Amino acid sequence: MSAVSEYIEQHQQEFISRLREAVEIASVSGEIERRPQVIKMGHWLKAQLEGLGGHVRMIDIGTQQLEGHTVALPPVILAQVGRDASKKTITIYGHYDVQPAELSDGWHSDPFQLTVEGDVMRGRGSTDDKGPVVGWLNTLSAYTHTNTPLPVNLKFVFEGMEESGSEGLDELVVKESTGFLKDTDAVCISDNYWLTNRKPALTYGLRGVSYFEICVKGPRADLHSGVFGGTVHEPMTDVVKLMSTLVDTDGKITIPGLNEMVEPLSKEELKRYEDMDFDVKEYQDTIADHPITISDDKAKVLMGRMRYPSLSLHGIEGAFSGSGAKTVIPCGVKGKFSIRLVPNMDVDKVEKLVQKHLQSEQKKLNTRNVVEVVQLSGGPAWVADPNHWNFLAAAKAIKTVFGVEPDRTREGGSIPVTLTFDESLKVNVCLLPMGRADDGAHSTNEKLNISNYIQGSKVFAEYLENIAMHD
Ligand SMILES: C[C@H](N)C(=O)N[C@@H](Cc1c[nH]cn1)C(=O)O
Ligand SMILES: [Zn+2]
Ligand SMILES: [Zn+2]
Repeated sequence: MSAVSEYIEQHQQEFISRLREAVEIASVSGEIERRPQVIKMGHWLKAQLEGLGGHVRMIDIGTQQLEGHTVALPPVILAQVGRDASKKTITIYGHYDVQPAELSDGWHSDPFQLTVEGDVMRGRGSTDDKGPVVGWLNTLSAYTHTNTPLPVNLKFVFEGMEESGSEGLDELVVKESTGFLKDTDAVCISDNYWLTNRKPALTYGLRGVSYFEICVKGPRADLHSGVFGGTVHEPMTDVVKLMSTLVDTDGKITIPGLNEMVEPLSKEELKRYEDMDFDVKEYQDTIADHPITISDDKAKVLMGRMRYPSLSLHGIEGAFSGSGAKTVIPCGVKGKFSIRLVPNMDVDKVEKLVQKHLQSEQKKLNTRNVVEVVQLSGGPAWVADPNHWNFLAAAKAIKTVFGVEPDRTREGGSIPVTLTFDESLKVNVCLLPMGRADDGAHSTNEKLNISNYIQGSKVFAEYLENIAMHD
């Protein structure tokens, strides 16, 4: 074992403490009241990187409108370690913001206090994406403390808005493609998950995502349903009707024109899914106590996640959702849904089709409420070459640390900036996931296995060594 890997192995407790500190900062980018925590998290990362010899800049990327207020966007952290012209330069991307989490959502303990039980660390952001981001810090600290020269120059781009549409980041990456990021030879992103709990993965595709709100405005204030029910058009009824026209219970998107945009499936591609090491029952067991997959066919499940679009209904802002039996007519509601996009699905064309469909459905309602459909964010899908040296270096690293060949996967989730790195830097981007299939990113009781965290930090080091060996 290399000195770096040995150091990582021996400093597990210190690395767990580092992740604990990160999880304690409730950096939820989507909640206005927690924006100071996101900024605090940016400062924490800056201090960590500086402590490990990084040259760090915090880039102010302006403001955004959130809940009717103008709020500062969290800074993007640009950091550099090593400037040796004879070495390759690898840019690492990660995000330091997290999804919302409340104890009342069903967490077994405070989501912002890391708990450790056996091999499992639980806490918001443990796998998405604080674990991998802190993993890079661990790797860096192993090089520093063992006085091992870094085999490559490293550049870090850490953002605080990924869970909220990566606002402001694309512009910065495009601008810095001729500046800070100019000499990047390849990009590595650790922000997704293995396909199973058994085997590491390397990921060469992501779905894009367009996020929409259907805003329905009715009376000035909430009304008593006994006094006003039957006399007014109700915003909740309108929004529920409209949302029900978007997707069938078998997952089929019912917006005309959307499915026609998807690339046809070839026999060769179908065979790739049929041949993948994946078990539907095992997949099912990681997420539910009863069968809930739309199909029991392995290839169909895999394609549903990796190569077809999907439409999910997320929630209704302004609706009554507490316990008890409040008899209210909510005065204004916002129905939220998103569409995961696949190659060939143009974001603007998708938006036009969504608007057209919902306008035609709204007419059928005959409502006198004010209905507006807003696209909050949109980013297209991405697919890379999995045979590039960047992927080969990562595959070899996984083989060294785990002793197995990784699965080659396409991810159902989205990391909007990936395509921007790809197109503006014109280099290969490799997704090197740290966490397992059952980590529960975005869900309650999100976790990361200590073994994944520690082995993952070793994989990062081996990956850098392999990159340096490639000519
Ligand atoms: C895969 C990545 N870790 C992730 O969770 N990405 C988010 C990105 C997002 C959220 N809103 C809009 N984009 C995701 O796929 O939901
Ligand atoms: Zn993420
Ligand atoms: Zn996420």
